[in-house]
Amino acid sequence: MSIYIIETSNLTKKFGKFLAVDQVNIQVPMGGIYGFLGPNGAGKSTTIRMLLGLIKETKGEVAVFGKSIKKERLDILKRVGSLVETPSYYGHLTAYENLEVTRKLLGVEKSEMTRVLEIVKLVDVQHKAVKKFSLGMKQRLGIAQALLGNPALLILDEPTNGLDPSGIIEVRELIKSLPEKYGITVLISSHILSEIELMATHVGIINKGKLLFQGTIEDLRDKQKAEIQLEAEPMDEVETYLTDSGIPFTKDQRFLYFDAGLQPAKINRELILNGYEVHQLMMKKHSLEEIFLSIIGSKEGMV
Ligand SMILES: Nc1ncnc2c1ncn2[C@@H]1O[C@H](COP(=O)(O)OP(=O)(O)OP(=O)(O)O)[C@@H](O)[C@H]1O
Repeated sequence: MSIYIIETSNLTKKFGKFLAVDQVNIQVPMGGIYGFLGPNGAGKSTTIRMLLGLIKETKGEVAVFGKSIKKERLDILKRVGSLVETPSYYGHLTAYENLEVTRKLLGVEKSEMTRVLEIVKLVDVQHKAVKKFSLGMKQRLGIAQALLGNPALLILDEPTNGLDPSGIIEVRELIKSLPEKYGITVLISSHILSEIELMATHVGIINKGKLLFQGTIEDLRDKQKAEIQLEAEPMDEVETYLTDSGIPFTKDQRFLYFDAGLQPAKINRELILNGYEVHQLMMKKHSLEEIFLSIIGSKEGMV
């Protein structure tokens, strides 16, 4: 059996000729928070819908708890809670009454009501009409609904979308508590890197339907390694010099970048001795934001 709670292989979805999800291999380990990150339109919701068997894949496989979603969907879904769009409530009913509607539909024990209200910290306001709730409280109530029946896996599609900063903190703190306190594995999608960074143990980065990075949050941070940023003239000759000296580099319009471990002082001296003008030589540590943008190959669309 797989060690992953969710594992996809070459998961692909086409809408007509448009490839929305392209051979995605996701691996969500047990007991963590997997942040599924990507800009708008990257393919997150489409992937999540396939994970839940809500839409059919064009190609590939989804296994949840080691079982095929095609063959054992109902068995799987008994152990999965999800929030894939902003939940709609009866505003004039209380939180308790709204939750009770879902509980009855699911055929879950009554004792679940108190349990889930405690987890999402809505016990004190359970008898208040939902129309008086903040968006953050409504979202927590949505998570309470998803937790009915004690699922082992919770799948949340952009649960902090549209929330104000305090709502975001409420929902984030709640999600962070779930694996450790209740043994729940969480997959959460977002287009906000800082959100994911603050709660995820693992990250999958998707853009234009392709999974471009997958690993632990530390793996992602490790990519923040320092580089030397060099500005020297004439740039094309300096490039040739670095190539001839066997020094790997990258470049943008103004700077050349090379690994900080490659004796920058020595390279600086040699450039000067060879008659090049060195205007700048400095250590540059890429921010996680820059790493992320370089992974998705874009400078747009992210906050
Ligand atoms: N039913 C559909 N028919 C046609 N195209 C679709 C359909 N659903 C999604 N798409 C397209 O597939 C691409 C991926 O959409 P998806 O909703 O999965 O992205 P996302 O990463 O969840 O983005 P967002 O954060 O904006 O929801 C988009 O270009 C979208 O327009």
